[in-house]
Amino acid sequence: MSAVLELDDVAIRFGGVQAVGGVTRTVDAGDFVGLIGPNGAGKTTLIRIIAGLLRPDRGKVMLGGSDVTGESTSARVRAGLALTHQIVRPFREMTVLDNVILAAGIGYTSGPLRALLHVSRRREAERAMEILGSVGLTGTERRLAGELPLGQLKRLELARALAVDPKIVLLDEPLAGLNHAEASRQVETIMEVHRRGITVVLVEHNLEEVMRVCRRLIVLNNGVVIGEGDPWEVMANPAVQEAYVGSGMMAHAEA
Ligand SMILES: Nc1ncnc2c1ncn2[C@@H]1O[C@H](COP(=O)(O)OP(=O)(O)OP(=O)(O)O)[C@@H](O)[C@H]1O
Repeated sequence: MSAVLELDDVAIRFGGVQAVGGVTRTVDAGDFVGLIGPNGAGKTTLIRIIAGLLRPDRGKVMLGGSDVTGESTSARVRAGLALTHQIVRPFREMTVLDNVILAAGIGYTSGPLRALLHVSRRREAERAMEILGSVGLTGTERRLAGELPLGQLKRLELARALAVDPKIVLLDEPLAGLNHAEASRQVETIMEVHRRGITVVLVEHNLEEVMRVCRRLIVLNNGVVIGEGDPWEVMANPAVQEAYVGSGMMAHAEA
């Protein structure tokens, strides 16, 4: 197995808070990893460091074997990384189709305008339609993104992530705000993304779905890894249970 993502002693502090306190982990090609932990554990901070939206105080981030620690977010996207939310938040005043075309262009250049000019409209439109079909959004192409209900908007975020043809996608709470049926549907779409050979790192509080789909869990608490491995074994780990109980989130963990 080749490593898609490697973290070597990654740490960052905000004032008195050690948000991430020295994380060393590898994610292999084809993996489906759940990055979990109670509120404030450091999950989003770590994801933002991986994406280049935050610079760590120390440590190294490697993508596909290359050190990208000093690289911009767009350089990391070109190196095969996609992130829902921070990078691919849909433009609400643009059509669904243009949102995906624009995201594809960002895979080539950093600026949105240059991205739109860069793409060959017809070829990219065809590809965008195919991606929209793969996330169950066929028929919505001409609608404004801002008109979509949340469940579809979240699938559009996923489509935009796929448009950069990533090797690895970081999904930061893709199920937040969705009802049970919408969450199941979104999970099916994420599983389809994984079946296409894309490595998935999922940050999610919905532990029922996390346990159902992830092959491996990494549990953070207070910025450090306190458990890792098979989801059921990890959740049976007393240190993990203690972290969730201490945070008042055991109801989630038992779901
Ligand atoms: N920009 C910031 N400035 C100061 N403190 C921050 C900042 N971002 C995060 N923190 C702190 O760092 C710690 C980790 O936060 P982070 O958002 O990464 O946790 P999380 O695991 O994603 O939590 P949640 O599940 O609630 O989203 C928290 O104590 C948080 O208050």
